[in-house]
Amino acid sequence: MPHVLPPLATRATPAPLPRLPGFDHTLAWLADPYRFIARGCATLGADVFQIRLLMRPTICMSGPLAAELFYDESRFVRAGAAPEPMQATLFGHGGVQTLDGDAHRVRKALLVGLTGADSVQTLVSIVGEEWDRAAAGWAATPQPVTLYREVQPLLARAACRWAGVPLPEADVARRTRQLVALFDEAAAGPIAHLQARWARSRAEAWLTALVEHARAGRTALPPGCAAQAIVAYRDLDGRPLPAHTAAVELLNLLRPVVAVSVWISFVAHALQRFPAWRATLASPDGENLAPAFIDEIRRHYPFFPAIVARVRTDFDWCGLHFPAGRRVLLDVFGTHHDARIWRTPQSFLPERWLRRQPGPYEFLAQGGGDVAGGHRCPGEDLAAQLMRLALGRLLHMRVIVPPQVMALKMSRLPAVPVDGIRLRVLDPG
Ligand code: HEM
Repeated sequence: MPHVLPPLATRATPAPLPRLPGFDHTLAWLADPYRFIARGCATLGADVFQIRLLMRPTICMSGPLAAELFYDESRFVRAGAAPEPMQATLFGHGGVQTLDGDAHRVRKALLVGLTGADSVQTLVSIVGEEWDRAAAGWAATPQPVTLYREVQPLLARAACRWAGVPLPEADVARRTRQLVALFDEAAAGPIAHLQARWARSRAEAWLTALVEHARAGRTALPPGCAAQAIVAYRDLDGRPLPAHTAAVELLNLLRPVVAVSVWISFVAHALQRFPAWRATLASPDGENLAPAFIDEIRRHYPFFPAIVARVRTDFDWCGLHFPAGRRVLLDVFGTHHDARIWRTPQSFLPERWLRRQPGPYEFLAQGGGDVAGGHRCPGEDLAAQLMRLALGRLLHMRVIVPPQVMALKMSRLPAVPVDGIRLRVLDPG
């Protein structure tokens, strides 16, 4: 049953947004970031309500109707939307996430062009090589390895090779730490957050220098690579990107490839938790069912809790008033567990994807709506294909799974399994 209030036409004057009791909700949100909005919706009986986050009034919204509204760019903008701690770590300044209108569309075309089908194939084959090299090393050690941590350097190496960013072996550990900190430490407490800020400044300095050296002819980039395309790209005003902005966009490609480690840890978790699915996927029909298994992981498991925007100008919707400038959070995890869209939403059921494909505002793992025209992630196919590669490798690996905590820590962002999936690899397959 929808929670939304009656449409505007049935209300003489718009109502104020329902509010959760309390002065500031930041600590409550941090304690349970994935379920906070859905719980608020249940408490208030509404899909839209207001809280105070980091001392600022913030609208929370959940469900497909809210998502469709959220992706209406005549109503919402991204400039100035992200909270400062998020901008200073996950996004950086001047990147595509913070642009609107034509400036966004032109910049987005660059990133969509760099993540097309050929590019996906190239990255998947590089990751395959790096995985096999790393897996031989895992099998050679008698100790269990932590999968979440082990795949990060291999993804960082692969992302840099793919994007044409030179990464000497001696720098792999340091650059991996920096890329991981941007998505793994930004919300992990004050010290980790400071480390994530520092990591961004170091990573941006590294890539800014690369852009400057490439432009000055001191570093030759492989022709046709993503780094070269970003260095040569001209923005809406016909000018090249400032070197720092080019570095932020390069990070927008490198960081999320390494972040696929989160989903790879969930692939391993799901194979462990749902052994019947392991058997099915290893059967001759398994290849055909892999996409449904991957999509269900992207729905069921927690990665991004919410997506952020800001109200462009005052408007009323369903009898509620949205004031200009107000920050808005769209609930990703809650929408994926909304019983109005997903039957038995708490259950892990890959077969649901064989019956029905969700609409563009029902499945928000990498954003909703349209890729080219909106802010939806351009890396959806990349991420899914890398998960598929990892699934294939994990199915063929002979491992012992030592006793460990398999539970997800739902107060952590991202909520990876507590022990990071420890495996004693006997044969890499
Ligand atoms: C690890 C898996 C990934 C997840 C969970 C993920 C998730 C997301 C989400 C939730 C958004 C925001 C959508 C919005 O603001 O409406 C986004 C945007 C974006 N993603 Fe991904 N993504 C992933 C992988 C990738 C990959 C592999 C790439 C490219 C190599 C990528 C590049 C981007 C870029 C450039 C944006 C900004 C798009 C824009 O603002 O127009 N992502 N992603």
